[in-house]
Amino acid sequence: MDMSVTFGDDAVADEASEAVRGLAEASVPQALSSGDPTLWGPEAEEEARVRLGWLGLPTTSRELLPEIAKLVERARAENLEHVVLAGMGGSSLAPEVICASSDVPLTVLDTTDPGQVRRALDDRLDRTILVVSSKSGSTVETDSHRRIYEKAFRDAGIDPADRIVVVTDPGSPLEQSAIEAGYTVILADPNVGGRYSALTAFGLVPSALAGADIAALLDQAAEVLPSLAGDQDNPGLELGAAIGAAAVAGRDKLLLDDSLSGINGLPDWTEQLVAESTGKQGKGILPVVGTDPTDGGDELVAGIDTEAGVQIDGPLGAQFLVWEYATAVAGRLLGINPFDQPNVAESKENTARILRDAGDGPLPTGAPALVDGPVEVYGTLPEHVKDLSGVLTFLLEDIPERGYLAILAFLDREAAFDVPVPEDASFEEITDVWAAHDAATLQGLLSIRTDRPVTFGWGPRYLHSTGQYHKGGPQNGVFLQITGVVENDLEVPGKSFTLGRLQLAQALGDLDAFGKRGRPAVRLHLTDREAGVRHLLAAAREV
Ligand SMILES: O=P(O)(O)OC[C@H]1O[C@H](O)[C@H](O)[C@@H](O)[C@@H]1O
Repeated sequence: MDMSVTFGDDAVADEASEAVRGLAEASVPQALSSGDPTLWGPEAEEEARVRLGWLGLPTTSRELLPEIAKLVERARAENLEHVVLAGMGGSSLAPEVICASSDVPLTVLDTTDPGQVRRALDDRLDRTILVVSSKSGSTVETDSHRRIYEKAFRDAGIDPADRIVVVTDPGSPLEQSAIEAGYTVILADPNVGGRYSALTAFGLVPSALAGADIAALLDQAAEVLPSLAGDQDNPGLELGAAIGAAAVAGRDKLLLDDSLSGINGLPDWTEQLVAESTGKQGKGILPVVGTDPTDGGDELVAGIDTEAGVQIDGPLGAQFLVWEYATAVAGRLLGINPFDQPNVAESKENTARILRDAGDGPLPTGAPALVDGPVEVYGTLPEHVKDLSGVLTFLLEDIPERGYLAILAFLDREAAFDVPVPEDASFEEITDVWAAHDAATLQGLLSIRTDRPVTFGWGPRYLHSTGQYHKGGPQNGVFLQITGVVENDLEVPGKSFTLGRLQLAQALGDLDAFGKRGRPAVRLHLTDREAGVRHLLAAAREV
């Protein structure tokens, strides 16, 4: 078998093998692989009963292959080469890594940024096939994307029924409306939660349409499956024991390093799985993606095909299954239910309330505490803070012991790629231009100024991922939100809000949730997006 977990650190190895011993004594591997829902205590049992279907997917998902193949054939015959996926969290993170790793193009819409959605709409609409993926069938972002595309198709004289494919759970409101609209509907396994759904129709349908080899993924997962039932050479057990035991011992920041891996972007998927599964009841494991380890002593480094404290080697299909198994094991060690997300709804409700209360009037942003060039700063600041550089220094200094800073950017995550580059520029020069215009660059700049972890998430995508941890996990986060002016907003047909208004209400809704917990949180609003990002990056360099 080509899936393995190895330890680059003796202390991590010892801790993990002790935890493996305990789990083996309690027959956890056997119980888990046979789908025992009692492993996480009586309170989790009811939910676990309908959330363990992922263990059988290497076999059960095979039944979907003929139906998916037919769909792919039809799309090819009609020359529908631009595959757009509207889906949040578990409904898009797996297809994104599958397609990136297979080097096939997929446009993912997990944003409410009007500019980012407009860019997708303007790209080959006449050859676009839209996959609308939502397990619940009620996620506001995905519902908005469907409405926007339906109108765009109609305006272009295209019948949406020829272009829209829906992936959802049986019985969801989306299934019903999609059938009525005459859309192609593929039903997913209802006994698998969103973040465990990589090998269900949610992961497979868009990836196959984009051109990935999904049968190979199932083969890879099937190959590792038998090893998950035993005490010995069980990579899921070893990984779960390592991350769970480390967290219990206080190393509860999980740094995900895939720098040497041929798999492209697995940490973005793992981040949701680990954060949303474990971050609750004041406990949890904080995944940290895209940055170097700190000297803080509260981290475990996990390397995907890369040397680290714990190294996880293997093909993507097997990685999905092993990480899911490991997360379930870590959940047991932490004493939480790894299948619910009790704090995600709160920000959604805040957003709905903010939109409702504002009616047609402006959203309740309050007045900026200070304005520095193209950046307005909202939040409570100490008297001595007079400019943007001071705001950043204040936030960094405010990170408590064992805490972290989370940067949450409600912006167009592809805007930096639109910046013109000189024709004869080398690849290095091009990536430098992108970095200089990318809000995500802030993570690296602030990381080098603190010995605490700095995470970065795009909003509203993170609301369906690390958002659970930020609100439900240990309350030691400091939050830096970034929003931007909307110049060319998009109507959401049939709704009273525009996409840009929804985006701002989502940011404000989450800010309310941080405020309610007394967490330090500041919102930076870019009144000119491009100049604002550059100004912000310059301020981050000033010390
Ligand atoms: O697939 P959906 O029902 O639209 O849900 C998409 C995502 O949003 C929710 O907020 C959950 O927290 C996520 O676990 C889920 O993956």
